[in-house]
Amino acid sequence: MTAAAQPAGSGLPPEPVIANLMRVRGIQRVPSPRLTLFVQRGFLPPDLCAAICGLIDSNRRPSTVSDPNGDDAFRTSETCDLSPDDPIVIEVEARIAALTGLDPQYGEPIQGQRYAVGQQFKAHTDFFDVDGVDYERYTSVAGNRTWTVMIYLNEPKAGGATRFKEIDKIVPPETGKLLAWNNRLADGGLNGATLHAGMKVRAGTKYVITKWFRERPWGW
Ligand SMILES: O=C(O)CCC(=O)C(=O)O
Ligand SMILES: [Fe+2]
Repeated sequence: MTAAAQPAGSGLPPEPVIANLMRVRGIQRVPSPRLTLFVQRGFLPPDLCAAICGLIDSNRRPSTVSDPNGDDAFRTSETCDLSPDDPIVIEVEARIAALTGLDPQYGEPIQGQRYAVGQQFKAHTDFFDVDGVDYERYTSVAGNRTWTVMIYLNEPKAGGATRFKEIDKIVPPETGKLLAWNNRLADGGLNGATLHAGMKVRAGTKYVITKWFRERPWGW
């Protein structure tokens, strides 16, 4: 990384975030006219990743979905609400802010996700569906999601890739690799081409962290 990131607020509009990401050495932008998606390998060092896996192991609950669709197998992983006061979490937050310029005030607290063999998160978007039953409940304070930042903490022995079906892109898990994508269209609308799935883990265990940014400062 070279110069400091310019302030990018909520990530809406996205140009400052994109400019910040583009200046990072080694970052890849997935070529697609439909989706702004960046991949940065080795964003977090393995020791930090391992420490976060330990935190996730020690405090997890079944993952939930908004607008449940009746499919009990839709999201079968476990989630950890990482403590924002943990020094490890503070370190990760600072690194994400330095990379993207996104204002931590607009971010939801970082979550950990853990997938055992057979567990998955079927194709979904990270933004809340304006027609969904949960829309008001999840968006009335902070608005809808803008950017997603996700980091793989390990490599399961088999499976567990993230599939962006609309742009025909499959990203395999790799320790410390970061994904960042814009959930919005150029006019601020919601981008359906962000549809993605955490594919089934076939062997081993998969750990990731997710950080979602909102239109307005975070609050429930
Ligand atoms: O685990 C993955 O590969 C995707 C996770 C995801 O999409 C999410 O937590 O929203
Ligand atoms: Fe997602």
